[in-house]
Amino acid sequence: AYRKFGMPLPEALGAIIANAGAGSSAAGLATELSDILGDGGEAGSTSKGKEKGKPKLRPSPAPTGLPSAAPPATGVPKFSNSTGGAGSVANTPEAGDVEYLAPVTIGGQTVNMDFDSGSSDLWVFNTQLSLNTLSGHMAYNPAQSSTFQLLPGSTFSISYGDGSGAAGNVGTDTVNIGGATVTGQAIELATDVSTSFVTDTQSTGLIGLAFSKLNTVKPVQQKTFFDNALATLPEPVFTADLRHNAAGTYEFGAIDSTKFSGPLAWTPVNTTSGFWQFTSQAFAVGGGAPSTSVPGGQAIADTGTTLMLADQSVVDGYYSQVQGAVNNATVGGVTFPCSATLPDLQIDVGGTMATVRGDDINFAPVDQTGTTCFGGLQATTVQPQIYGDIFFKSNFVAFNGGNNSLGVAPH
Ligand SMILES: C[C@@H](SC(=N)N)c1ccc(Cl)cc1
Ligand SMILES: C[C@@H](SC(=N)N)c1ccc(Cl)cc1
Repeated sequence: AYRKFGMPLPEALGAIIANAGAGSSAAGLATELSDILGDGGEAGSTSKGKEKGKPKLRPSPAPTGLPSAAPPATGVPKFSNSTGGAGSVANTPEAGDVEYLAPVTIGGQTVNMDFDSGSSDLWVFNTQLSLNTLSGHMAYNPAQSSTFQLLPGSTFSISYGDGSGAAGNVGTDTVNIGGATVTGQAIELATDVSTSFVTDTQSTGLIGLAFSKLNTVKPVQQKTFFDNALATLPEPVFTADLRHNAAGTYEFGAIDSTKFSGPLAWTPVNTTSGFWQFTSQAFAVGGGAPSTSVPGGQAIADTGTTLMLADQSVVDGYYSQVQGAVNNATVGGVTFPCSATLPDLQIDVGGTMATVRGDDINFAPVDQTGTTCFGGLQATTVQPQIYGDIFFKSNFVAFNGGNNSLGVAPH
């Protein structure tokens, strides 16, 4: 069975952003969005199409006809270790800041991946998938890597709250992210991927950066890249610097203090859930009096989720200060006039109030005229709350795997 994770931006809204010209029926949108924003739909249909046409694969050499089968099982898998120092890569938002991609080099092949601090599997589009599925994507070709080793009998299967998911087999290879290098990293090779990953052609897969206890590989659970790198990084940290419609940075092993202002506010992380989870019990709107009784009072730092999903009390408190804000059942979330001035949101992160700029809470138009806009802050009934990319656009975040803490500062 699939493990339930959540999801990034509602696919339908992403579609509107991506194809501003293409209208989508409000009803259809509502269905899709409410499915996605709810507790997730059915697992996405896997896409095994007929082999048609030549795929436009980039880093791997042009495939000779049908994708090569998974390489033969070879040798005893080595234990993984990290040999490099710190690493730094630029990240780039997809259209509408739907997700943030950065280059990862696997066995000498560089592909763009979605760095996700809300899950713990590293899986890739690869040459086992059908040419139809691969169309438009980069793909990792294990047969072209001299350092790839199959993990015989190992499989993975993961799904995200929006019903998207992936499943396949597993090997190991050397992974280099901007200089930080791990040998023997588990590389999960998808043989099935859901539709929304197929259509997301800029992404070659996910690199999970939550705690390894959430990794789905069986029979032997595997470690994340960060876990494998920890022991030999100069500092046991990685940092996320995400920006609206502009390049940012993911860094491993160092904290670049030129990327944020003021001191980092550190809060302990509760690792029981496997997420980067912290206490978040209060909020204030536009510098007003704080409300200090958010039910559940927990949140996770999640680069893999597009929006900021908070308790209904936070959402109601915030949008009560926005003229024309309505809970728009048609679209499946709170909308407001695009001309509205949005107040800043102050939100508790382990006892320090962090600010999410009002501008960053105006997420995207839902119509072609740009009249009605969809909020970047939306309600979730699940606990913990999910502070996704909307939060990161206003806050630089350091993830400390040495003492399990989070550092947050405005940027
Ligand atoms: C943990 C994230 S999903 C991820 N970042 N892989 C999540 C869980 C549940 C919901 Cl409802 C929305 C987002
Ligand atoms: C739905 C797919 S792709 C997309 N909707 N842009 C996806 C991406 C990232 C995560 Cl963490 C979960 C699901």
